[in-house]
Amino acid sequence: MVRFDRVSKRYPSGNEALSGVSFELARGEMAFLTGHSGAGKSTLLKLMMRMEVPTRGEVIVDGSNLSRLREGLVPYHRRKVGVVFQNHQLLFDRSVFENVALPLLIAGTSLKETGRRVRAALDKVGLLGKEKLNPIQLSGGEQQRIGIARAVVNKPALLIADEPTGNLDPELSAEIMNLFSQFQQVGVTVLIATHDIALVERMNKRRLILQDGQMIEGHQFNSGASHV
Ligand SMILES: Nc1ncnc2c1ncn2[C@@H]1O[C@H](COP(=O)(O)OP(=O)(O)OP(=O)(O)O)[C@@H](O)[C@H]1O
Repeated sequence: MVRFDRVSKRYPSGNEALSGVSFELARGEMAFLTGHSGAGKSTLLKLMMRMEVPTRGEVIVDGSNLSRLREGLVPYHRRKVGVVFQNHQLLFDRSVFENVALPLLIAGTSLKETGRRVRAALDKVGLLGKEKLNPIQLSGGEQQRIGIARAVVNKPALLIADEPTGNLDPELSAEIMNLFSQFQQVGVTVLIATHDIALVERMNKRRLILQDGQMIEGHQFNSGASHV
């Protein structure tokens, strides 16, 4: 589903955020991406969304080589990728329903289909019945669930998350990670960048580790916890 082949990313400022990164994620696989602050995690996710392009190497997502993707096809690519952020980027002057419906509105989905899909997405994250509320009336954990519902409302083949539990307590964090596992169980490929090593260890999933822009792939620490 995802293949990075010797990918390097140097920002115009001269920062080499990623150097020669290669890995593959199979369809329906779930993995965690860890590494110290500045190791390149967000950059790697941005390359998958085609928000950045590699300086060298190839990023292939669902059969498309993203470096060669024509600009006009970028929106179609983005629809295949659901994205969840730490600060969930919700619109607080809109209802829960409107927040989740946003990607469908942009895609021009009919009103009837939008209603059906939004309710299905809210049901999956356990928020059915709260669609008329404003996100501000919900807890931090519930707000993150709205962000997840919005990310999956398009039924993306790939779900990526950047620090999705950053502001949550351990119990809520575990619930959110279990929610991601449920999407994996129905065939979605999931990649989650996180600093929460304790949680990653409990989840027993594949782990990709970045260190100074280079990837150490595997489940175990390479040389102790100081790198992560
Ligand atoms: N738009 C940008 N322009 C220039 N340099 C950038 C840009 N984005 C990231 N960088 C640099 O690239 C390196 C990797 O950053 P990145 O945000 O990918 O790391 P990260 O592992 O996600 O860090 P964190 O855990 O703190 O979010 C850092 O040195 C950062 O300063």
